Amino acid sequence: MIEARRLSKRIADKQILREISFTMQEGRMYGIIGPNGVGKSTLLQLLTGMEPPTAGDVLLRDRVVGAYKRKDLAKWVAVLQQGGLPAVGFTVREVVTMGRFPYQNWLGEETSGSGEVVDDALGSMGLLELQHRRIDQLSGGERQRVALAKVMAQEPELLLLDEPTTYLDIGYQVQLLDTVKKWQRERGLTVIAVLHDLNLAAHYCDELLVLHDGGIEAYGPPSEVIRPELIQTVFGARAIVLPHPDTGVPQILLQSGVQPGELGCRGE
Ligand SMILES: Nc1ncnc2c1ncn2[C@@H]1O[C@H](COP(=O)(O)OP(=O)(O)OP(=O)(O)O)[C@@H](O)[C@H]1O
Repeated sequence: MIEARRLSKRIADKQILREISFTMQEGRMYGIIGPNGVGKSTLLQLLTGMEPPTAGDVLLRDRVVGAYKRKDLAKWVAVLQQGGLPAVGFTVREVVTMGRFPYQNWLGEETSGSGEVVDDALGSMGLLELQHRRIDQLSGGERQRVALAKVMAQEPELLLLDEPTTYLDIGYQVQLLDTVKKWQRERGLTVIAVLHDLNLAAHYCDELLVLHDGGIEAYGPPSEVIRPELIQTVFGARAIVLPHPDTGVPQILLQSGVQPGELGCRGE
C-alpha cells in the first residue's frame, strides 16, 4: 500500500502541495491529473523518495520511503521519467539491460536469466528489430518505447509513469497503455501515471487523483471524477462528458468559445 500523510512541498518560496493525504492499493492503476505546473511530477518524485517532502510522510508498504536503500527500492519500484534515458552511445539492447542493474552484484553480474527478461521487454515494445541501433539514432516515440522496455526489464511491482505518452502517436499511445494495463492485470502490478489526456486517463485508470491549487480536488473512479464542472474548475475549459459506447467510461468533448461556423465547420 502507498500512503501519503499530510504531504507538503515548497519549492523556492512557492507552496506546491499543501498537506495532502491519500492511500493507494496494490494491484490497481491510478492516474494523477491536473493543470500544468500544479505539482504532478513533484508528487511522483515525493512518492519515490527522489525528493524529500517539506512536511509529512510517504509510506510504501508501511515504511517511510526515505528509510529504504535505493537499490532495495529499485528491485520493486520503477520510474519512467521524462527524458530519463542516457544521451548517446548506447544501443537499445544495452539501455534495456540497464533495467537489470538492481539485480546485479558489484561486478555487474547477474545469476538469473536476464537475457530472457530483456528479450521479453524488447519484444513487448516491438523493439527487437531495433535492438542493435544506437538510441541517439531513434525518433522521440521510439526512445519512449525503449524507456518503457527498460523499466519493464526491471520487473517492478510498483511502476510510476510521468506523462508516458509524450511523443507517441495515437497508435503507440494505446499500445503502450494496453501493455501497461496487461501487466497490471496479469502480474498484479501497481501503476501510478501522470497523464494529460483525460480520455486516456479515464479509459485506463481505476481511479483518478485530481490536483488543483495545492490540494486534492477529487479522488475516485473516473465515472465519479470526470464531470464538466470539475473540468471547468480545474482546467478552466468547457467540456461535454459522454459515456464511451463500448465501456461506459466518461469521455470528453471539448467546447470552444468560437462558433462552429467561425471554425470552418458546418453548423446546424
Ligand atoms: N527546481 C525547481 N525550482 C523552482 N520551481 C520549480 C522547480 N521544480 C518545479 N518547480 C515548480 O513547481 C511547480 C510544480 O512543478 P511540476 O513539474 O511538479 O508540475 P506538473 O504538474 O508536473 O506540470 P506539467 O503538467 O507542466 O508537467 C511548477 O510551478 C514548477 O515551475
